[in-house]
Amino acid sequence: MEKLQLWERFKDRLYADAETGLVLDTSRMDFPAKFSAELEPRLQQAYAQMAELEGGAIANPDENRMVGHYWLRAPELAPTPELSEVITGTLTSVKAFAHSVHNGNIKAPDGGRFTRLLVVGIGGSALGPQFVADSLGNAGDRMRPYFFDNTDPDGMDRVIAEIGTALPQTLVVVISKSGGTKETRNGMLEAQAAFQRAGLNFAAHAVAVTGVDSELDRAASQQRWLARFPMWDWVGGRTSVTSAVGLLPAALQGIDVDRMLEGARRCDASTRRTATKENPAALLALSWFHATAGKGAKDMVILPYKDRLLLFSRYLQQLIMESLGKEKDLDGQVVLQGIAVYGNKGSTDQHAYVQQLREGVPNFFATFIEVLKDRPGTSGEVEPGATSGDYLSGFFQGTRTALYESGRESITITVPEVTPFTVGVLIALYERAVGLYASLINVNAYHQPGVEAGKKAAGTVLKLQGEILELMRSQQSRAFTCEECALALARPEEVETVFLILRHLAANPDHGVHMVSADKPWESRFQLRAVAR
Ligand SMILES: O=P(O)(O)OC[C@H]1O[C@H](O)[C@H](O)[C@@H](O)[C@@H]1O
Repeated sequence: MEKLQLWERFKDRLYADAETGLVLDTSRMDFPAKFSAELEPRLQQAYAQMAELEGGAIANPDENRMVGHYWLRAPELAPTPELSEVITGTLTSVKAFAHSVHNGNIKAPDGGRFTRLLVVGIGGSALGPQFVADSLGNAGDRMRPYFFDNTDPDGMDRVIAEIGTALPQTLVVVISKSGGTKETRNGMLEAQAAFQRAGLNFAAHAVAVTGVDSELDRAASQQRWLARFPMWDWVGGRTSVTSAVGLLPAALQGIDVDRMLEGARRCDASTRRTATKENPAALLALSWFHATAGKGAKDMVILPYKDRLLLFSRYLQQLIMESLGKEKDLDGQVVLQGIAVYGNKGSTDQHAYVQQLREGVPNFFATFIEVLKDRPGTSGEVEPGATSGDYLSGFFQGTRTALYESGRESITITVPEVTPFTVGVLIALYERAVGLYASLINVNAYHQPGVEAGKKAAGTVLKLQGEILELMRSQQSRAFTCEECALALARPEEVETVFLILRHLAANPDHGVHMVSADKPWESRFQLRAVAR
């Protein structure tokens, strides 16, 4: 398409909203007018389903749950007064708690102020808080945030070492909606052990965000943690960033959570519109449907030209892939749906994988995120007439054009700057786009049945490990190959798992398993020795 024709299309399609500051350009998506018209009845149906969801319908049928993340920033829309109250009450207590921590009414047991924040969580209980912390954090924040978002011992050691001598001033926020996620449980126990080693009383540093009466909730209550904040079954983990899950860490860090909620609330209002051209989330869903043929045929590459938005693609990976990546649709048909999401940031990625995007396999569409404001205040010139920020903008425009010239489509989202308000807008925009798109492809966006399989399999591995260790303890003098071990356990078919377990056990001093290597790794012998702890 000629440049001036593209300009006409740009003007014709541009979505610009003064209230949210959001601008959405779909001119580099080559769908014909006919495509939008064809999809319109399905979009109207999606709006109707969304209205039902917001009205409190059981929009997550197989878990028999309501889906209420939109109420978190508009409590008056919750279907019952009790729910409205619980939302406002929790927000008030989150802010009051953060305020008391900041002004020293809630202090560290040594009498000092809490200046560090260690968040323990995973998935939806980490990605949102991490994105918010990184996008809005600054050197002068009230508290400096750290994260345990895995069960990797070395990863946790590194964080504890970074906190270093500030551990006595560290507040630990353990977040788990279910309260039973093993990685988070382990992170909590590792944090507890680190506090104990430092002679500190963990409970006096610990706060929980979790479902009422969950395993975590009970532990926190029995051990008299500093505070507990609720999570509800009608908020999904990946849409929980505007609940206490995201708000508590953000408020503690000193981020203006009211503005974040306000951004989300305003964006929600704009994405409730049933005139598709005026609904930015619908325009995104429509673009995704076009780009991926409604079947995930292409990947979504997220390219924010702003360091602060680096973690947005990771956050969106869960939001989009866990919501849309489904084997079956709502009618039980096998559909193998989803859209793969990846990305990092521009212009950095131009020096990495953009080569392939420009010339290689055309299996993606890009989403550029442009931030108009470069930095607070003015910039020096890096050459006559140009600043670093001018370059960033030039690189964004250059890549957008270069991709389009080689037949690669893109969407561009523009926000004026990265603030709590615009972060709220972006979060709400994608939450709604995912919901609408899920309606278009007829999948339940609010469950994640596939995740359980990996968790169950991990449980089986840990159980088998217990059996192996027990066997080795009962035959201390014997050195086993993995095949002998599997046979002795009467589990010959599990030999590969036995091998992988033994190899891991022998690489670590914890269980006293020693390995005598053979040429072929699977012929190595394993034996128990006394553990020196
Ligand atoms: O918040 P939690 O209950 O600990 O759950 C953390 C994560 O666990 C699971 O793997 C789910 O698939 C995610 O959606 C969830 O965010």
